[in-house]
Order: sequence, then C-alpha cells, then structure tokens
Amino acid sequence: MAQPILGHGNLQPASAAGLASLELDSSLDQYVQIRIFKIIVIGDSNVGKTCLTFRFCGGTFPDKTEATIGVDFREKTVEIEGEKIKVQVWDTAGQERFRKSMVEHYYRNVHAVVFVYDVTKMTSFTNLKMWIQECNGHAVPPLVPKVLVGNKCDLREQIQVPSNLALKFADAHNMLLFETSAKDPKESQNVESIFMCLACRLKAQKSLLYRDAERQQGKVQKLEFPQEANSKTSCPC
Ligand SMILES: Nc1nc2c(ncn2[C@@H]2O[C@H](COP(=O)(O)OP(=O)(O)OP(=O)(O)O)[C@@H](O)[C@H]2O)c(=O)[nH]1
Repeated sequence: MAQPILGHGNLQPASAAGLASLELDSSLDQYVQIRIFKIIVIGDSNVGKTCLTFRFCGGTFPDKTEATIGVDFREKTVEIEGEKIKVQVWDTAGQERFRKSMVEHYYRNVHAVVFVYDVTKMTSFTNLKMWIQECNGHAVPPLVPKVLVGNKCDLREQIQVPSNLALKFADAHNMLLFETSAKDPKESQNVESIFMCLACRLKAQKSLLYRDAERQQGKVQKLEFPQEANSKTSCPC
C-alpha cells in the first residue's frame, strides 16, 4: 500500500490518506520482519533538506528543487549487522505555510530527528532553537536520537557559522554534529553516515527494548547487555 507514496528518491505528493496508509503499512511490515525507522528532517526553508535526503536515498544531487509542500517521503533499505532495515526519511517543509497542517504527522511515532542549518546563513543556525522547541513541544521522548547537520560546506568562502559555535550548540543539546554538503559528491559518504549512524543507534536501542519486553513476558530468562544503547561501536561515525 505504501508504494504510491514512497519512492527511492522520487518527489511524491503527500495526503492525509497517504499518511494513514503509510502508518498501516508500517505495522504490516512487522509481519515480514522488516523494521522501519522513521527519521524526520527539520530546519529552515532552503537549508538543503530535500537535497540531503536525495543524496542519501538516491545518491545524486537534484538539478532543481522546489519548496517542499507538506512532506516528501523517501526511503532506503540498508543492512546493519545482517539485518535489513528500511530507513524512511520524511523531508519536511521549511516554510510555515506549507507545514502547519502536517506538523502533528511529522512527530507522530518518530524514531530519530535530523536538524539542518545552512553554514552560509546565520539565521538558519539561530532558528535551530525554535525548531528544537517545536520538537520538544510534541513530546518526542528524550531517548529519540537527534543530530545536527550544517549543510552547504562546499561554499567555503561564504561560511557564516563557525564550526566551534556549532559544536558548542550540539554539545549543549546532546547531539552529534555533522558538517557536510549535499552538493559535493566527495561528501556523499558523510551524508550517508548521518543516516547510518542514526539507524545503528536505533537498531542497538530497539534490540535492548525488544529484549526487555520479552523478558517481562517471561520469554527471556536473562537480560544481556552486549552494548550500550548509544554505543558507538556499531556506529559508522
Ligand atoms: N551549494 C550548495 N547548495 C545546496 C546544497 N544543498 C542544497 N543546495 C541548494 O539550496 C537550495 C535549497 O535546497 P532544498 O534542498 O530545496 O532546501 P529545503 O531545505 O528542502 O527547502 P524547503 O523545501 O523550502 O524546506 C537549492 O537551490 C539547492 O540546490 C549544498 O550542499 N551546497
């Protein structure tokens, strides 16, 4: 059912019916043992959210983009430690008028959040506080991993947001910082790392939760902790 609205790097229109079928499809997928991680990408308009998600899911930089209306879905199936996982990326609208009716859907059952700013535009960095507030206002659990991404690093001469300032901000909010470029093909590995890092963390976290739930049901006698939920050992970053 998700096929009409999900695509590998394709821009697809979203509708309330489409969102409902996506949520239904997510639960059906559990029966075929493919886990889906919903990752939302948030930030000011024009910071490059669409281009970053395109780079990760499709491996290319789009020639031309238009302002996202509502949300565009992209997905990529990745393999982590032998398990196939669907990373479902929600490319959200940065413009208030194109996002207001969708905000509740963005945050519902979200597994991870990517906050994006443009390294050449200081206001996109200062506005991060507002985006974090919005996220917190939707009762996103503290365990949901969040990362900070400074995009457009290829525009070296125009950088306005120094790395040390961004790092301080990321530390203060308990996030990892990635500085990258959706445009520069040499950075594609770095873009991949953003999403893979989150997927690895989620896999580690959810394995623990799963085992914990099984233990409570008496299915597992002994709870083992081979690695911490936030362990970096299985994380490509
Ligand atoms: N130089 C450079 N330009 C970029 C990069 N990423 C995106 N852009 C350009 O920035 C503009 C906006 O990119 P989008 O990906 O559409 O921005 P967005 O954040 O999705 O915008 P909204 O949909 O309005 O929220 C486009 O002209 C892109 O070509 C980058 O890494 N480097």
